[in-house]
Amino acid sequence: MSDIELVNPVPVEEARPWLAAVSTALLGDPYDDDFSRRLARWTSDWIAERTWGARSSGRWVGTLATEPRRITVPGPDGGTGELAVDALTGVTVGVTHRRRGLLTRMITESLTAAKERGDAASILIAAEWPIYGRFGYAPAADDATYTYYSRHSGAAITPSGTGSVRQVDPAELGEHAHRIFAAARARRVGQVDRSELWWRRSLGLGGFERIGKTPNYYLREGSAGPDGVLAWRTTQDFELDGSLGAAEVVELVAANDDAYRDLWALLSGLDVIGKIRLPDRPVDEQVRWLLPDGRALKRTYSGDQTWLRLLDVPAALSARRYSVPGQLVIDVVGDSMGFADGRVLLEADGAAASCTRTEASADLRLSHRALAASYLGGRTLRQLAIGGGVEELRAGALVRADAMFGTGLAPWNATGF
Ligand SMILES: CC(=O)SCCNC(=O)CCNC(=O)[C@H](O)C(C)(C)COP(=O)(O)OP(=O)(O)OC[C@H]1O[C@@H](n2cnc3c(N)ncnc32)[C@H](O)[C@@H]1OP(=O)(O)O
Repeated sequence: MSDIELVNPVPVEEARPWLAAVSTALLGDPYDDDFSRRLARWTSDWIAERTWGARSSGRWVGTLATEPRRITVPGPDGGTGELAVDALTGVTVGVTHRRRGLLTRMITESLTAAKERGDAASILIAAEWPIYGRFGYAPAADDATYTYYSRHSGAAITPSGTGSVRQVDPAELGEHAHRIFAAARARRVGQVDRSELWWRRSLGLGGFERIGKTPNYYLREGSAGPDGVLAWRTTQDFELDGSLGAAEVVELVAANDDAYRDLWALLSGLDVIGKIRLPDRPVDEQVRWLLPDGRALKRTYSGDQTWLRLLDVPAALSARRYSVPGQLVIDVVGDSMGFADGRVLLEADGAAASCTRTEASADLRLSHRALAASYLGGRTLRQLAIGGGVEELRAGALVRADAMFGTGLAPWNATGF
């Protein structure tokens, strides 16, 4: 192991072999056609200072990168606000070098850099549950996969009558998708941002090539202009013996309720298709309340998706708003890196919130991971208490905290990173 060199920054000239290491460890193929497309995506916004690697005998055996992203947090009047976060991605250690502390070394450096930069939190999507808890991350937003049985007798959805949906080419969608997503994103807590570059890469525009089978793209237009995006592709053909085909939804983005209804109405009218799979969706998919028979939609999976690590508790807690006014003194404990620990006073009314260091006696003692798990409002402290790290020091504090932190809709992130 003595020949191992930890490298940061990693210059963009090293992107190809660095990404080949990522690809191998995450079950990709660094020699297939898609690899060069992925490489073009990575290099288009490569930040050398935020890229780490471990090299052994000239070969990359460890990789880690972070991106500057924004996530929506609870805002005033049931809306959302924004928090700038450090977003971790591309984490791998080659099978020949695992369990010798290489991830620990890289992530310790990257979290320290994020803290020094002033980021209030770091986020990631965990490949496996047991990896990131020890580094202070906790699952903060879940997602779900559904199957919509569109030919089920109670599956039909009538359009809103306030707009229209038409099929478009990727280039036309590219003119509107960024703005529509930005409006849709503001309707949910937990949504990570997508830049215009993100859309160009996804749609294969501006010199980028699409990865995978090209979906059918649709644009919804209401009285105020384009406000919905739908992308779906077939996953199974139909047969003349009566067997229906199957499809998968790649994007269903709605900036308002009518747009949401109309995109689902289009799905409900697809001929020769019997089942439509919808991965990466919210756990509380609202279409159930539009269906004559809510069981035409089956949730086939739900689980943790976006994990969050607090780096600056006063900054993170004062960046969001709270469902009911209240005051809480929280003793935050258990951070082995010392970034999140400390006693804070949280004061919130409907419009504003402040969180400052205090010496006052605490109402609650929370592990920093319990606070991270409940930060987006997706789960109650009472839910988490069974696993430890939640201690009520003043009667009623737990109920008050859950009422303050909770959100009307479950947090959900639709964007991989
Ligand atoms: C945000 C993302 O990019 S998610 C993608 C994560 N990457 C992958 O899943 C790709 C395949 N796996 C890997 O590349 C590696 O196994 C990694 C990156 C997950 C771990 O790298 P390593 O260098 O082996 O981790 P490291 O040696 O620092 O492990 C630290 C501790 O975490 C534990 N650990 C690490 N990975 C795992 C895991 N997948 N499951 C359970 N425990 C794990 C280790 O056992 C060790 O525990 P210990 O301190 O009690 O001994």
